[in-house]
Amino acid sequence: MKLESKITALKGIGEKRGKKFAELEIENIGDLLNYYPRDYEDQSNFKLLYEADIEEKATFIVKVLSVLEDRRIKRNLSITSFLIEDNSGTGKMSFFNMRYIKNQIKIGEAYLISGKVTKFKGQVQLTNPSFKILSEKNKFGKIYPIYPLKKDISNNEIIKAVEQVVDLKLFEENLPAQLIRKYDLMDKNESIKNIHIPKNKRSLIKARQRLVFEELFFFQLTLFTLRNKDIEMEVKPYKLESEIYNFINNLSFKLTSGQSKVVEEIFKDMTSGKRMNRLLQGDVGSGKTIIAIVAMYLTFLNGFQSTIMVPTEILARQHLENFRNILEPLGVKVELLVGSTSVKNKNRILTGIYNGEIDILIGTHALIEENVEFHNLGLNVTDEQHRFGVRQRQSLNVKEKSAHTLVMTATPIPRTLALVLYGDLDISTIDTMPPNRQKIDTIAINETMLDRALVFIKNEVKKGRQAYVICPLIEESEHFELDSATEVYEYLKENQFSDLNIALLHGKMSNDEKNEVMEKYSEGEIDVIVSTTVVEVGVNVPNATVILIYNAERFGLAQLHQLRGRVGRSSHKSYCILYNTSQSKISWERMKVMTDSTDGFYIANKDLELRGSGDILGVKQSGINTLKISQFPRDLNILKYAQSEAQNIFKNKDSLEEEEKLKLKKHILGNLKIDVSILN
Ligand SMILES: Nc1ncnc2c1ncn2[C@@H]1O[C@H](COP(=O)(O)OP(=O)(O)OP(=O)(O)O)[C@@H](O)[C@H]1O
Repeated sequence: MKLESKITALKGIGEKRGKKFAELEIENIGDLLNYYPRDYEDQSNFKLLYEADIEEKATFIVKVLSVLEDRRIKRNLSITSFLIEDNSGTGKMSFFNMRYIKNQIKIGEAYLISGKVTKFKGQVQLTNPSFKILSEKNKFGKIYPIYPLKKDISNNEIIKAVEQVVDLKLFEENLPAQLIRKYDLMDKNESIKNIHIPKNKRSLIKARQRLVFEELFFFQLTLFTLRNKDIEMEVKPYKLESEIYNFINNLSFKLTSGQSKVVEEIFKDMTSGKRMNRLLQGDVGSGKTIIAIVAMYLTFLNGFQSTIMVPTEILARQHLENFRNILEPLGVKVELLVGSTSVKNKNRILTGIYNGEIDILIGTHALIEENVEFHNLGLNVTDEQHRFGVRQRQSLNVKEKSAHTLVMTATPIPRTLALVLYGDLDISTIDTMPPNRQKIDTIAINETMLDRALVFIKNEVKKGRQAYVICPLIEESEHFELDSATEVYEYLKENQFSDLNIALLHGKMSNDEKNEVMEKYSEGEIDVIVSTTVVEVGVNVPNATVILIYNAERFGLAQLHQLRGRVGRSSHKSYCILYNTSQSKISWERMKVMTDSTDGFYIANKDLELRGSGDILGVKQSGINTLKISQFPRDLNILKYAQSEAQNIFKNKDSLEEEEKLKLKKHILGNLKIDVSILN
């Protein structure tokens, strides 16, 4: 068995199951072992029934003795309860409105149950506890791994697969021996084993520390390497003539001080004779697009082509219109290349790009995937909006090594994290908003206020404004009670919004359908769009003034902030209504962060505190495994060490043994897949 062996080489996994594993991006044994649990259940921490206190949330290992009750109490209420027992005595667990539970819980079996304790006549009672059968007891020490799952694949199935290979010591040590000694790190195979099947708490902590260190160390090393290469790149310095300043002065608005500062930073880079490699951060609606336009016009004036890549076709089309309005009167030829571009048009555009007739190319990923050959590319702007990762960014750059790079992101990232993720870039920040923007009033509501919110939206529409209603995406594994866009759309169309022009927008629609809806919405022919998060990134319809977000608790704060940014893009007063269907305290705390502030940086920091880094970076949404195990701020300290060690190694690379060098090289870009020669 090797890391590269197919997952179907394992017992119990045939072609069909193999496909299910592939949906989790587990294709081979290496993927499986790198598929870390998202959580653990510490079965060593269970209580005895008679030790538990009232109101305490506790876990018990019990045997189910019998069904005590299974009946309807009144019209909308039924109860099913069981007698349970452990070594300390008996208790009762009850479930309301879950009569099917009787078929799931087996009398005589042992279960791990958790819930809040109440007592009746001294006997412990649990209401709607979570429960899991305990047949796997003791197999895993006492700490049981819980994997991120999708429908049709169970935790046990993953455990069974992992068990078959976890002892085979398939990994080679990839960290330099001196670092392992210095920080007393667990060795690679041992940590892989313990991250899946921890011997005890201490070994789990050690395993995690090592894997986090490894991840951050290689990530940093990669960034240093990329950065170093870029800095060395000499290019022809651009000239700054009066034309570019005339252009800026003749715009329909005056740049804010934040925008002007960033423009100067970019001009300085582009005239320096070194390749620009810059990240432009700016809060939602702060006006990043015009910065890109200025940089691209300067590129044009210097006789070069430029491109801007965006995450969605909707956004690409929006840019096309905007760019053409501003730049075509000045003789700049702007074209669009996206997935739905017809073959005939595509050929025409590719030829135009190749022979230099086209000055600016706007596009989606298609730009990267297609073999676009430029006449003389001078600037490559990536409107990242947190959807792209280092991987895509690099694959375009590799093709056009000498082009300046400007990456724009609307996800404000706390500085420490920006350094982790974008250590290969210089950072500019727009810290002002365009004038005359009114604060977006934000409220969080529960179900009882939903009707009033809908009436409010209707009134806005009557005033001539437009609205978004956003619903979360339903991942297969998620709860069925989530409102899906289609259902909400159907419902609103039949009921409250029956006399409005309402349309549905979601990712499964074809590009043409999506474009048509967006176009009509932009032109004001549609009053309300019910949408999944397709509109999250960068959509600019200034007449839209209300956004209602269903299941707001399902979104990360940074994402809610992005969504909220779809309104408040003009001088009309705008509103954001967060419909929170969860009772949990933390979800109301998160809503409070949103209602208290419209400052993206503040929100990003809070998000980080409340949810961890995985979500804020949009890693989940993008599917890019930039960071698999590290979390911030939890691992900031490890980051500090990993960063300084990576720097050390990088600086002293000449003194490394050839073998050590090769080893590092191999791992450095393990998941980035970019072709640069490292450490040479
Ligand atoms: N200095 C300015 N004065 C007035 N309006 C401006 C200014 N800069 C930009 N705008 C306008 O503000 C709106 C938002 O700008 P833009 O779409 O560039 O924001 P953004 O930073 O890209 O936001 P998002 O992150 O949401 O995409 C646009 O309608 C734009 O024309």
